[in-house]
Amino acid sequence: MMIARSFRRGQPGWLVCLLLPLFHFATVKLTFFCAVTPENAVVVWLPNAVLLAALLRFRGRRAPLLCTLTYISDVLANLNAFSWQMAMLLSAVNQLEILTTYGLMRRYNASPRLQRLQDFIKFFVAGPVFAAMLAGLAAALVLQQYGSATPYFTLARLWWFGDGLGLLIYTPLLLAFSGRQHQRLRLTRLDDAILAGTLLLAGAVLSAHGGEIDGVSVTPTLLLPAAAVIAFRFGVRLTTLFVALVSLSAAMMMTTGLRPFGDVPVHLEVVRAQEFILTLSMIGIGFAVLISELQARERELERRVRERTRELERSNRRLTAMNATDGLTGIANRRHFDETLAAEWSRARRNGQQLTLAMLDVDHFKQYNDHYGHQAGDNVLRQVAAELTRRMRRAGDLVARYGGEEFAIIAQAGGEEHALEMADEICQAIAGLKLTHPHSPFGVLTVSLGVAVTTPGDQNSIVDFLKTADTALYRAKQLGRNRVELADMTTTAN
Ligand SMILES: Nc1nc2c(ncn2[C@@H]2O[C@H](COP(=O)(O)OP(=O)(O)OP(=O)(O)O)[C@@H](O)[C@H]2O)c(=O)[nH]1
Repeated sequence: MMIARSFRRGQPGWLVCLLLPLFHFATVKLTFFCAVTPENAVVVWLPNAVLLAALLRFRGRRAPLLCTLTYISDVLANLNAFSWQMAMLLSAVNQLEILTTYGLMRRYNASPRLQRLQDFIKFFVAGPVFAAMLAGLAAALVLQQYGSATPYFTLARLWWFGDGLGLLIYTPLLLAFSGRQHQRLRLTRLDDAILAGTLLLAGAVLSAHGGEIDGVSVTPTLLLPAAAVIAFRFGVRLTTLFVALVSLSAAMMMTTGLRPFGDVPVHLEVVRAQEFILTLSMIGIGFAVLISELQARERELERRVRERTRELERSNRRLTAMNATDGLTGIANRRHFDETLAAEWSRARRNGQQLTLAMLDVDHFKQYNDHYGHQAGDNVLRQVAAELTRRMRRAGDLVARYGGEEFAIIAQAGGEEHALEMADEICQAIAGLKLTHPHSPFGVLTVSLGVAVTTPGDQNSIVDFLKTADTALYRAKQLGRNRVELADMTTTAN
């Protein structure tokens, strides 16, 4: 829990500082146990990756402390193989290698998570290629200084490859397992088959003697295609684990005398093992990183497409709303009214329901405009629209500007009596606004309404419906304005 918390904060807490040298120490022992031949040749040297992964994981925070702790652990762990002085010098060479790798990666802006191919390549060049070679050259000097009889460049190459491969297989593994996993693995039947086949193959390779079973060549090289398939299907985590396990197993086979790379001289066997591990890592990890990068790009692309689609939908909705809205009053426009009336007509016809239509016209509006000006006239139209909207709030009701100073209202079933009542209320409400109109006989601004109620069917049409409501409005005007007239629907039947 505490380790997880300090990992989340990105700062190595005290528990990490305590466990890191212990883990490092254990890795040294593991390496001595399974990756050092009886002739003392190191096939892969894993421990340097522990500090490097910690520096990368915590972005160099508390680096001096982490370096000191692993240095002490390195010296102590090396004591059974070397003298005090040698252990101290060789551990210093290890630190030089790790810090050079870390420094170069920072210098060339390699992301410490190694999730993109270009970061992985930068890491590969900085660590396994350059820093490990530097360490190899320095370590060979120390070893010769203290009496090694092996030629200088043979020592340097062995050290370089051992360290380089250790960094190459173990750093991505530790980083992959200390970070968050992006996607859950869902194993298909094919995946199960691939895993089973790989296990069988690995079992055969591990049990082979001298790279053969009954005269048939079964060398670790057979596992290279498996690494590619695993990288393709299972992602960085599992691939790094696979590569590390296979590498260590191959190294361990050499320490137990199984000679997986054939019956060749020891130094050639180590070289072959190292070349195999190098190829395995580059194919497996390199391929897995490339695929994970491509998948991340695809996810990012899909996210962007989703975002753009949402934006487009939003603008479409806005455009549709703008298309249906009257610019001056903000209520439905004529187009929206026509569409709604057609839809409501069909619905009422299907359901055998009544439909109410009211046409409303502002009285003596020309004189109002002439007296107060066009701007004031616009304001009045807005106020009338707002009052109508406030009153017609039931689902299915629609208030629209029909044109000029004329409005139209569609209301749901309710019968003639109810329609008249509603229209009367509207008429009184507008007069109740008390908008002074010096040229109106009522002294205030008023409206007239023509109301039509019908049950849509074969014998009538929308055009007739509109016409009768309009006729009723005309009659209201004729009869003195500021009033409501009900349409006579019997006149529209033919
Ligand atoms: N301010 C303003 N005036 C408008 C608008 N649309 C139409 N009008 C005016 O509305 C007036 C309509 O005049 P008329 O058709 O003669 O009707 P009226 O004066 O209301 O008389 P009645 O309807 O018979 O009571 C005209 O003066 C138009 O200019 C608008 O969007 N804003």
